[in-house]
Amino acid sequence: MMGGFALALGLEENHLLHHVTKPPSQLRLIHYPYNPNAEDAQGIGAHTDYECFTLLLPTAPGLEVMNGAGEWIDVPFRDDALVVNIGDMLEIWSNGEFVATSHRVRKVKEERYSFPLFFACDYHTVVAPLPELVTRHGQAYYPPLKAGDHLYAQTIQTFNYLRERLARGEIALPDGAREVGSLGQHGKHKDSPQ
Ligand SMILES: O=C(O)CCC(=O)C(=O)O
Ligand SMILES: [Fe+2]
Repeated sequence: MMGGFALALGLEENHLLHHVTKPPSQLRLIHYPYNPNAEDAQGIGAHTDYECFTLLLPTAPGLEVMNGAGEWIDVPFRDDALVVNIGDMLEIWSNGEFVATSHRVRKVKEERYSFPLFFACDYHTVVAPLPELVTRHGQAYYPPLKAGDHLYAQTIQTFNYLRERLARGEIALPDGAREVGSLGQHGKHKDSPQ
């Protein structure tokens, strides 16, 4: 898949794979318990995944993505397909040609499991818009970031127990950390009404 993304950007197939030798990729197993009172309330709030891309296997509907017009739309549920979400690293490498997939999960009445595989690049990779794309676009739209620092910075700004530790000064954001919600379609449509 990394080869396919590189080819789609007009690059040589192995271009991005050089940065994938020992990636801290994670497979997460998520259980959304049965909730008979759930209506259309939000489950997991709007976010983009922090890595290169995510392969997702859900067992029931509930996933929504934001389209280019800033509208939330349902991802059609199929039990014979994986969902592929673009992650932050591909948005930055591609200088915005790929936009990280903003997504969220509705609270649904049926029990739901979901298995995302967050496909990362190497921890120490400095991710910056690729020179070929900066030349093509005439400028870089994103400052560089360190892949591992980005995962750490986004994680400690997302999970409540870590946000509390951050607020108490027990842990700190790495230099150059991006605020959460600055990438993806919801980053672009931040100021428009939902
Ligand atoms: O449950 C899902 O379908 C998505 C979960 C998700 O977006 C995440 O864990 O990052
Ligand atoms: Fe996600």
